[in-house]
Amino acid sequence: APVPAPDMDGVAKVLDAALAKGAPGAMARFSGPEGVSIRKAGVRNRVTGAAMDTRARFRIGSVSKTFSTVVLLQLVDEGKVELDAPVNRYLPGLLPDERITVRHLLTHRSGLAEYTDPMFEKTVPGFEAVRKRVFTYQELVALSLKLPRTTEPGVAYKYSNANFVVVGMLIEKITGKPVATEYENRIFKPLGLRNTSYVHPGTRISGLHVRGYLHPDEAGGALVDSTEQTVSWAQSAGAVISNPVDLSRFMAALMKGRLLSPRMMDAMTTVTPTDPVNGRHYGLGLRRYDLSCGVQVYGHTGTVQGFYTYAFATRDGRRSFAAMANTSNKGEVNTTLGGTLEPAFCGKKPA
Ligand SMILES: CC1(C)S[C@@H]2[C@H](NC(=O)CCCC[C@H](NC(=O)C[NH3+])C(=O)[O-])C(=O)N2[C@H]1C(=O)[O-]
Repeated sequence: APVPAPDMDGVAKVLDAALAKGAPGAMARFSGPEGVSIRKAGVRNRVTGAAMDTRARFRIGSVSKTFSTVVLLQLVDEGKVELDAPVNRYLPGLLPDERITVRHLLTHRSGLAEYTDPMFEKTVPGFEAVRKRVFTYQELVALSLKLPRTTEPGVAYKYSNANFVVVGMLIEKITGKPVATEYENRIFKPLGLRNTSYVHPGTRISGLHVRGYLHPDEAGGALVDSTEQTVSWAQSAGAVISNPVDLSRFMAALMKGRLLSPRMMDAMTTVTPTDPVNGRHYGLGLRRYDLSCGVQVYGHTGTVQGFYTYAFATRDGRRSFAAMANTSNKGEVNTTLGGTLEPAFCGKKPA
């Protein structure tokens, strides 16, 4: 079927709508057979007024989960870990249920509770309490295990950062190296992602970057500059830094089979519905959105203090797209920003 050209004017309208709902700035970058096109709006820095810039780096939040999944599935490809083996085979005694498997972690079907719910119940105090903290993986798992499990293993999808904290522990146990090294050697370097890094527990975003602004819970409250933080509360579940070029390059390379075997790509893109009304699904550390024009896009979303991110590509990797708004705790901005996927991948709506 003919590939619709992206409707970047439609994308621009959505970015403007995101600003109207409270984002200081937003940007989007599409890469496809017709080449690259970008749109940007507002500012990357509210103090200097510096304009949004698609070369600028930012925190990608849970898009990090797809990076962690790629590393772990490479280890599966190398025969070093089995998807359907109990996690406790590799991390003896870690989890209180021997039935929880590696695959359950990657599909958010382990039942491990979401420790960030209580952690960030009060948005700004919760953030300020952890923004400089350095957690061990074990401390984060312990926070989850203090809460009731959310499902019997494998029975239901219940999103939890804890799953990808344990994925980070698996990567470090199996390789004997920090996740930072594995990201660098297995993804960042081979793909030439010069604007992507994992600097935990460092708090800064080096080079040209976007500043992120967190909305307080109190309506009309002043935005909080949340740019500097360790993101130690998430680590392998959310602490990667990147920019639109690199996100597009990563998602396109992944979909083109440059990082995993066909067998692992099949496993990763085998999805179950999470929100059927909106055509949303989850595979292994990967979302699939079914768009109104019939196009299915694969990728991930991210929410970290001060930043909303969407990073998706078509299954053949020929079209890829990244969008970001530099605010958070503002659901209507996130929902609005998600509206860029339709014009980007379905093109102009018929008049
Ligand atoms: C499933 C999500 C949405 S939440 C999960 C992860 N982000 C977090 O767990 C951070 C949650 C608190 C963020 C904070 N919110 C509050 O403090 C609210 N009291 C804000 O908006 O900055 C990520 O990223 N994922 C998103 C994803 O996968 O798209």
